[in-house]
Parts: sequence; C-alpha cells; structure tokens
Amino acid sequence: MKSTFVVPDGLEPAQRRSDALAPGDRMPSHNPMCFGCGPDAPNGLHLDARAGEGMAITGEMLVEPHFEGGPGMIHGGILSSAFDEIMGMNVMLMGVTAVTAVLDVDFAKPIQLGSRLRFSTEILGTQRRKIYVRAVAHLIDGDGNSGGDTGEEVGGAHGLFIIVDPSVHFRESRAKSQFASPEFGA
Ligand SMILES: CCCCCCCC/C=C\CCCCCCCC(=O)SCCNC(=O)CCNC(=O)[C@H](O)C(C)(C)COP(=O)(O)OP(=O)(O)OC[C@H]1O[C@@H](n2cnc3c(N)ncnc32)[C@H](O)[C@@H]1OP(=O)(O)O
Repeated sequence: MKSTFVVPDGLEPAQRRSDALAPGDRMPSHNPMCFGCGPDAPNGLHLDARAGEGMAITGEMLVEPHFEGGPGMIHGGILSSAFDEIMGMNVMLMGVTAVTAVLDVDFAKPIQLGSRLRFSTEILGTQRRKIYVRAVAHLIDGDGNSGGDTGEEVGGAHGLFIIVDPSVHFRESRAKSQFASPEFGA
C-alpha cells in the first residue's frame, strides 16, 4: 500500500467500552436508512459488520451492479464510502460518537462488479478527541462465504475521526431525519 497518510507517534491506546459487543457479534446499524450500514436503505452498501478482538472489527459487502463506475468496475466513491462506514463502525467499540475529518483511500487494485469484499479495520490509537483508524479490503475467494481474508488485497484506508457531542453536533440537523437512532446520538 502506498498511502502517505501520517499516523502520529505516541498515540494513546484506544479503550474498548466495557459493554462493547462480544467478538463475532453483528455491529448494529446506527440508522436503518444509513447509506453504508442501514438494512432498509434501498440502494445502500448493506455492510455487514462484526465485532472483532481488541479494537478491531470486520465487515463484508457485495459489489452490486448499481455500484458501477468504470465499465464492470466499482465506483471509487463507493469503495471510499465503504471504508468510511466500516471505520466509523469500528469507532463504535469505544462507545463515543465521532465524525470523519479525514479519509485517505488507497485504490490498490481494480475491483469488479460481483466481487465480495471483506474489510478488516482496527483503531490505531487516540490523541485528545482524535481517533486514528486503519482498514484493508480483501477479495473473498471461492464460494464467497468463507469469511476469510486470504483473498487478494485490493484496497486500504486510513481515517481520522473526531469525537463530538451528538447533542451539539446534530442539534440543527436531527429534525431532518425520520430514522436516526437516539441510542447512537445520530
Ligand atoms: C454517515 C454519518 C454518520 C454520522 C456519525 C454519527 C455517529 C453514529 C454512530 C456510528 C457511526 C457509524 C459509521 C459512520 C461512518 C461515517 C462517518 C461520517 O462520514 S461523518 C460525515 C462526514 N464528516 C463530517 O461531516 C464532519 C464535518 N466536520 C466537522 O464537523 C468538524 O470539522 C469536526 C467536528 C471534524 C472538527 O471540528 P471541531 O471544531 O469540533 O474540532 P477541531 O478543534 O477543529 O479539531 C479537533 C482536533 O482534530 C484535528 N482536525 C480536525 N480536522 C482535521 C483535519 N481535516 N485534518 C487533520 N486534523 C484535523 C484538529 O487539528 C484538532 O486536533 P488537536 O487536538 O488540536 O491536535
């Protein structure tokens, strides 16, 4: 991977909230209509994310025909959205509300429609309100149900997320959402 994103030295280790999901549990959607994780979003990514060990989670996604950019290929914005979402869900392990300030994506290999992607993401550490996250995407081989990450590495990303107070950050926008879950403040 050729990213030039700089992760600062001396980050504080991230703390998993005491009541965080157990490894293997499905990560809940913060909003059923969320483009990334919402089960009811008609044209959404439908990312299926699972809690992992420590500060890691995984996710899977089918590259559907309406995610097309170049002929037969995934649109770059779709892959970027998937990385944004899966790293944002990773931050949920800390039990804080955070929004993306920086998203750095390495489009390492072309990804064809019909591929199944497996994302692996981990919180690298924190600095004050800043949370640094790293993710990679692999193709899932074979039957598509193996869940392994032994397939070819096709992309990578870093995210910088900033902890916000949801009652302040979403104060003006909240009324525009019919669906947001108060549990996640968004
Ligand atoms: C789909 C959306 C869901 C929303 C999530 C809600 C939680 C739900 C639960 C579960 C999530 C599941 C998954 C979701 C995944 C998707 C997340 C998204 O895509 S979020 C939408 C896109 N992002 C924005 O709309 C932010 C817009 N920007 C802002 O609102 C502000 O710029 C904000 C809050 C990011 C920072 O503003 P300040 O005034 O609060 O804070 P300052 O003081 O500027 O920064 C704090 C620290 O961060 C650094 N910083 C801020 N921006 C930076 C940047 N661009 N580059 C480098 N450093 C930056 C600063 O230098 C400072 O660092 P120093 O502590 O002093 O060292």
